[in-house]
Amino acid sequence: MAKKKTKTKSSKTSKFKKPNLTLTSQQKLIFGSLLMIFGIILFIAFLSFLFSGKADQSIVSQFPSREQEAENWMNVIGAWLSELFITKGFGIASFIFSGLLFLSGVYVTLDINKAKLRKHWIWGTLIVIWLSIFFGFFTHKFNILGGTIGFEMNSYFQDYIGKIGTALLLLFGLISYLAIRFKFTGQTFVNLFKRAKKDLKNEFNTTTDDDTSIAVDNDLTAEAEDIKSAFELNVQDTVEPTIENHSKPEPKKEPIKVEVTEEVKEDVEIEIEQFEEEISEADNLSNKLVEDFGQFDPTLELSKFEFPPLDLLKKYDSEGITINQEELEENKNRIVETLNNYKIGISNIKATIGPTVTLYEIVPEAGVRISRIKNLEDDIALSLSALGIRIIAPIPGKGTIGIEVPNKNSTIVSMRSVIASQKFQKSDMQLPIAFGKTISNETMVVDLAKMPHLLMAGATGQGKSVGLNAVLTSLLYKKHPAEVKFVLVDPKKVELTLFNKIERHYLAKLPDSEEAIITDNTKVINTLNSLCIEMDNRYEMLKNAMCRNIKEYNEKFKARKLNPNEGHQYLPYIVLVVDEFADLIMTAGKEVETPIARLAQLARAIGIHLIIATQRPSVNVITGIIKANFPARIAFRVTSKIDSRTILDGAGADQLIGRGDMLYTQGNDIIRIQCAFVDTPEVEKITEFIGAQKAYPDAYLLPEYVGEESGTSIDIDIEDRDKLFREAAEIIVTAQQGSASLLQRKLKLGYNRAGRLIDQLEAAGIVGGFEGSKARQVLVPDLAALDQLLENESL
Ligand SMILES: Nc1ncnc2c1ncn2[C@@H]1O[C@H](COP(=O)(O)OP(=O)(O)OP(=O)(O)O)[C@@H](O)[C@H]1O
Repeated sequence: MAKKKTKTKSSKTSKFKKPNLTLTSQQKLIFGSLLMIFGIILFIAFLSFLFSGKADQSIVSQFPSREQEAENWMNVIGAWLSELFITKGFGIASFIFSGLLFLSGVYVTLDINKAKLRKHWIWGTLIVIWLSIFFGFFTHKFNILGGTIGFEMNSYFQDYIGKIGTALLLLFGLISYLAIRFKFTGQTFVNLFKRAKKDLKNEFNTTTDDDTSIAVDNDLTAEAEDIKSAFELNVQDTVEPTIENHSKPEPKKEPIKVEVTEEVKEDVEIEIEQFEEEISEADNLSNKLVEDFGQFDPTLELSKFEFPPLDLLKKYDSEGITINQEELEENKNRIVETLNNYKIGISNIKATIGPTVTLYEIVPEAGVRISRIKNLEDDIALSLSALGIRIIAPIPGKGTIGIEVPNKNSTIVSMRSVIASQKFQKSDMQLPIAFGKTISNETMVVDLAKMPHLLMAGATGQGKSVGLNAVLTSLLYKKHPAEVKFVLVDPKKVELTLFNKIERHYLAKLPDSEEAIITDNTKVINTLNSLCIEMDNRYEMLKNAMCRNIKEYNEKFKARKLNPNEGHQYLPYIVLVVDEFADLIMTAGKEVETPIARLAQLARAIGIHLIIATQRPSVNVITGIIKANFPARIAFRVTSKIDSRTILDGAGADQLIGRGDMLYTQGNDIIRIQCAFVDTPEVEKITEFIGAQKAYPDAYLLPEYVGEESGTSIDIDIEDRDKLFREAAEIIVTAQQGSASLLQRKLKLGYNRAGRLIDQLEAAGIVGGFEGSKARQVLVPDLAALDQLLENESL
């Protein structure tokens, strides 16, 4: 299998790489220590400003220069900064800023939760403002206390609400701060008061001796009563069982206890501790790798790759739909007339003009049977004297009957217009394909990955090759060479040759083949089987990575959670395009059908998608097994209703007008689309543009496949046999099942070795020839016969 080097080196900035704003650990250390040092500088400068501020007055009035020298410990810059922050700014509260800067440095260096830091800055700034306003009261005496800002704000408040008002406002600010920041409540103040009282009482207790205490108990004077109640309060607070002996009888104590618990309930706030999710060791490692090197970028090797520009595609004059009012009116009248001739009344008619056909939607009068209109298809076509009338009765999802009438002057839907459409440009599909435009002039963009395989059929000259080119062009405009690879099979040898130029960018091939585009039928069989091996390998990789599909797998790989040393690699999508499928089936039959069916059944999850085009959509070409696995189908014009049924399971394709007029279905509705037109010179320009850019050293290499002929033709020497040959032979004979996977399981071998063993067993006449996906026939009935055979061999 082609192994692409997985680079972990820090990336050069590339066109396809998203900007990564997270700092690496080294950058964090540098930036964090810068902040800490700046915080320290500010602190020293501020501190020294308290002593040397006056002496430096002359210096700070202008911007510092080199000749001047200040008394500030941080010299002129220190004096200047202190003047800025303290005198002109917030006064001595500015010290808080130096602390905040230092703290920020610590947070950045140690990579502590940034949300907490943000909180510190918000509260710190509010405290600075509060303090500077507070000190503003005294600024006229010591102007470094509140700074200019503090003084100005203070006097602003005083102008409106006076000194007392300002003081009360500050008090309010303080209370709000305590309430919000430290969750203070009225009850907290009460408790504080009580605690103070308790301390007082404790002091009192320690100073009084035991005798006095008894005296208090026995002789309750008014004063002592007070003290006792205070004592009881103390009991409530602490609920100490030892004191209960001295307190009042039970019934009286009960309500007090209840009060206590309620008080506790109100006062104590529940604090929810949040635990960070535990990170496993593997996650930790991958997070660190991502932190240090960023996510894995599959496009890195061709980081300078440029997508083809839109200008390479041609603009057509006949683009843009022009409504011919006369034609519309004429057609409408004819439809109404024809239906009237058959006594079918119409209550409403509406026209939607598309690029090649116009859809007339009819609402018949109540009581008209739909089948009657459907039966009149030919009559309506005759009266409109037009080819390609299609009647949809009823239009799914609408209560109307549709009659599609071809426009006299059809317009070309250029590839340029569909590629440039927002729908295509903004699509985040895995394999977006812009087919063309629907009848309501909407650009049709579908995801090949969701289809998951596509069957294309149509008579010769109706637009199949153009359709295939449109599919490939769409992918070339949207996917980087690292993300998708094409396997192109072109028995006609002329249709897809243009794509040879992008072999080392986008194509995949067998290791021993020279040309990437496959034109030879025997090579097709090898390639298809090789794709089956690639599929099995990919499933194995997905299984090891515990992923369900290629998308999850690639995301995991990008997040560096999969180790390339364990055989993991970024998996590009593989799109297999087979033109002239009928020709292949005619010459290779089952040998082609079997791997195609296998791929079609299983390959969707691991990113191998098939596009099969055929001229002859007869049932021996599009067999039941193929049809069942190709839910997405495109029909260009075909010659008979039967062909249409074979492709779409319904009529309609025989009514199309050709030149890219097509029907598309993905299982339920059939949509009529005008296929986008992309001419050969346009494809040539695109492939030339891509081909001229830096490429991979080779095409994407598919796994090696040893074909049937090569397997039988090898006359393997007895000496060259695998050490496990006898053991393998016994397993095969005992199980009476000639499969490589059985050997893989039983002998715990890799695929290649098991395959070689099977070849040797075949050469020794123990198993029969290759039979596609079926296990080989075992030619030796039992172990005794095997012994005899091997003995005879060694004679
Ligand atoms: N979408 C389209 N818009 C306009 N014209 C088209 C479109 N598709 C095909 N045509 C016209 O039809 C001609 C034949 O198309 P194309 O070569 O794709 O047919 P084909 O089905 O591949 O035929 P064959 O099976 O013989 O290769 C083109 O040369 C072009 O003039």
